[in-house]
Formats: sequence, structure tokens, C-alpha cells
Amino acid sequence: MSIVITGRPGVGKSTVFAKVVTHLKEHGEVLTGFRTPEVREGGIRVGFKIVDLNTGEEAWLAKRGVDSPVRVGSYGVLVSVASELVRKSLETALQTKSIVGIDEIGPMELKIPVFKPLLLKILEKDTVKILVVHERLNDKEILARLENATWFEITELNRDNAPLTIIEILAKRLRKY
Ligand SMILES: Nc1ncnc2c1ncn2[C@@H]1O[C@H](COP(=O)(O)OP(=O)(O)OP(=O)(O)O)[C@@H](O)[C@H]1O
Repeated sequence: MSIVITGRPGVGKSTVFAKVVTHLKEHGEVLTGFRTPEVREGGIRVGFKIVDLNTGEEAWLAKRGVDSPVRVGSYGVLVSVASELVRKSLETALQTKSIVGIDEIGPMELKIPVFKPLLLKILEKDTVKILVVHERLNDKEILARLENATWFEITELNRDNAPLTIIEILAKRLRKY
């Protein structure tokens, strides 16, 4: 089963994701996958890192001022640096029965060539997946595999309650908590 968290930029998707992940870890679940937190210096966003949910290992995903030919907005994507961690974390996700969390599936992550083929394999797996999806994701192959997912569109009105709602759905599926 897949739980998809989507909504407009800055509405609170990553916060919902983080609350669900924290709850699951506190209850002894092993999570694989990654998150892509922004990095700020002096209050200014300078880029994004990839952090492995299982090992805590991190690597740069994209950075302002980097002279990379692969770009998303004003950020240069560090393809070779990020590929290694994306590959490791998603291969572990594929090889285990863990809950897979990915924050997020969007234009920046899709610039990493290993990401999509591994993601498509993960989406075929019969395991629990919690995925943050960019609201303008238009990749047909990915979206087709998310047709039967449970979608949550996060708004200011539901963002406080969404983590609990998602945890209740997972509790039923996993028969715990
Ligand atoms: N339930 C909430 N109540 C109050 N503020 C919140 C809540 N959830 C998130 N925020 C605040 O809103 C901001 C954006 O949150 P978050 O990064 O989770 O959004 P996002 O939708 O993942 O953003 P992006 O589209 O940039 O990935 C943060 O400053 C966060 O502290």
C-alpha cells in the first residue's frame, strides 16, 4: 500500500511526513528511503541534502552556486554525489521488508538517473510506502503506479490532523500500535 502526501509548496508536507516517520520509529519500525531537507545558512536557503532514513547518512542533492550542467531553478544538482546515496538507500528499500519513506518525488530527485528505475521497482512491491509527491509531478509511469494509493492533499486546515489520520490507516494495515 502507498500513502501519498501532496499539496502546494510550503504547506507542511514534510512536517506531516516527519511526524509519521517519528511515530513509526518510536514504535520500533525500520524505515528505509530518504528525505531531502533544505539547508539554510544565515537564514537563507542554499540547497538541499539527501538523508538516508535508515542510516542517517547524508549527501548534497543540490546547491546554489554550484557549476553543474544539471539545474533546477537556481540550484545546481550534484548528480554523482547524490546518486550514490539514492542508489544505496533505495536498493536497501528493495531488498528488505521495511516501510519505505521518500520525501520527496519531484523534479529535483528525478534529475538523478538511478532514482526513477529504483522507485518504479519499489512501487511494484507489496510493502508499505509513505511518499511525498510534488503537486506538479507529471511522470505518467510513476503516477500510473500511484493510482490505487491513498492520497492526502495537505492544506492549512488538515495539516495538524493528517499525521494521526495516516498513522491510523497504517495501524490497521500493520495491525499494530
Ligand atoms: N501544522 C503546522 N502548523 C504550523 N506551521 C507548520 C505546520 N506544518 C508546517 N509548518 C511550517 O510551514 C513551513 C513549511 O513546512 P514544510 O517544509 O513541512 O512544508 P512542505 O510542504 O514540505 O514544503 P516544500 O514544498 O518546500 O517541500 C515550515 O516553516 C513549518 O514549520
